[in-house]
Amino acid sequence: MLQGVGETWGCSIMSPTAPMSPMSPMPPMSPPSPHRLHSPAVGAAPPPAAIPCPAPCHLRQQHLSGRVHVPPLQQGWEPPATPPQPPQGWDLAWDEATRLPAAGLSWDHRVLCVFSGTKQPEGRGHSAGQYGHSVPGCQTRCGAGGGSEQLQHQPHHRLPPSFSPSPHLPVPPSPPRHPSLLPLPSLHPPTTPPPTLGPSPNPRSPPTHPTSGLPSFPFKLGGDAGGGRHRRGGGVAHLAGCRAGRLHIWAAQRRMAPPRALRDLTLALGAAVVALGSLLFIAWKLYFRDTELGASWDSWWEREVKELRDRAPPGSTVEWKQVLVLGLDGAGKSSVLHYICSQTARKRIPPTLGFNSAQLHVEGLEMDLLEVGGSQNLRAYWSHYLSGAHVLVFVVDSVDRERLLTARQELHALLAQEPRLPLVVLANKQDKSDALSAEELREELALQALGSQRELFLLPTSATWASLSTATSVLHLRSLLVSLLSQS
Ligand SMILES: Nc1nc2c(ncn2[C@@H]2O[C@H](COP(=O)(O)OP(=O)(O)OP(=O)(O)O)[C@@H](O)[C@H]2O)c(=O)[nH]1
Ligand SMILES: [Mg+2]
Repeated sequence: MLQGVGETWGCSIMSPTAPMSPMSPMPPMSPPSPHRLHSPAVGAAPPPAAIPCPAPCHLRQQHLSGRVHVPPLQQGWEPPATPPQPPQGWDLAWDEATRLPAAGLSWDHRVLCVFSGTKQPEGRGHSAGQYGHSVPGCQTRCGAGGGSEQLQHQPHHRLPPSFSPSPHLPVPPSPPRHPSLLPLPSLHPPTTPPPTLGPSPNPRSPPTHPTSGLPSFPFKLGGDAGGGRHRRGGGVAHLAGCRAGRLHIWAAQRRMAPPRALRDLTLALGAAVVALGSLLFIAWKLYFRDTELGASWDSWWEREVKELRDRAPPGSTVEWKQVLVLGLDGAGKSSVLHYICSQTARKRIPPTLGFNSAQLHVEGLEMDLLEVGGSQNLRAYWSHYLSGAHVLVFVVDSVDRERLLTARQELHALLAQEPRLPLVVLANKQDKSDALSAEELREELALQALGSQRELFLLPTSATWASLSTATSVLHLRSLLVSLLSQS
């Protein structure tokens, strides 16, 4: 009569003899003594003769042959009508098998636990280990994946020597085999695998189980095969075997591969996504090609220059006048130039790391506008461009009070070299509420101290869209420059 040994994780394993709990601690081992293993009375072959067991062990022949039937098997898969019979030879019950390493014996004898499972109930997940038993030599557990509720726990078998582990896992060095367990006498691979679950003829395919023909898959030691790819299929792991720290799972192929219709649908969806992405990218490129977002700063300047040159009258002999645009970084030099040239404002302009230049043809006058970046390391170059300039435009951030002194010092140092150079100071960012007025900036920058020999102008400006038609429009600068350069 079968004896219930435990209700663990929805799985009952019945044992005809002693209770066995998957997680029960190992019983204490006796001191070393000679031991004999006895073959179980399974199959026709008589048990082999007593094999001396020099290692200390208390192995006792024991069979697990319980059955627990819960829901029916999942559609499309039927368990074999007759479960694989345990081979003749040495059959070790699982609890005995787990003691092999502890007893000093070798795990080189592959011990299999045979499970067949069925659909996993919704929301139930059980790791392979939960169904199996701790195998000290394997550092993991063998068991059925997929959280099967129906388990047919067959007696454990040793695999024949022809059993090959999965090639995907590194082969650990084989522990020394105990002569008492060699050779494995009577388990032979089947000649014909089941038609629906036949092994792959591909030599690179994972090995298949000799009796069921099911493919084997590498299994992460200590991992949860049931919770992984096997869970959805439900009860997919039919055989699990350990060999010297290796664990393989034989699973029905049909449960591993998605249905064909689903695969086709996935492919079609993937192709549609790729096509849609390409179309969106092309549309994005086309849309932003002619806008400021899509054009780099350099290409913008090139476009501006080209337009200006095209607009210049053919054969024009007008002399080019150079306007030098300087000021601390962030003051708005590039914004002003952009505004003057295109009469549009940009919200974001990258800092000028070298210089920018633009040519402007206004009212028969050719202007060469040159901006040198205002960061500290570039200010040393400012003076090099002074000698060729006809007008100096110095842009000041009217909000940046903290650096007004720096701006004043830089400006005065520059103009000390060129006492007659016309100067236009732009009190920029006048659109901001906390901006200093032009009068306040005149004081702060000490413009009155710059001498009376030069022409000096102070313009409140704002290089924003909103200021396009206001009194602070940068466009006033353009008119002023035309006036100044026309005179010189
Ligand atoms: N509100 C406001 N922001 C401005 C104005 N002018 C420029 N800005 C902003 O100030 C920031 C700096 O402007 P830039 O034109 O790059 O300053 P820059 O003087 O060229 O700076 P560097 O190239 O680093 O020397 C940018 O974010 C501009 O959008 C303005 O009149 N009003
Ligand atoms: Mg700039």
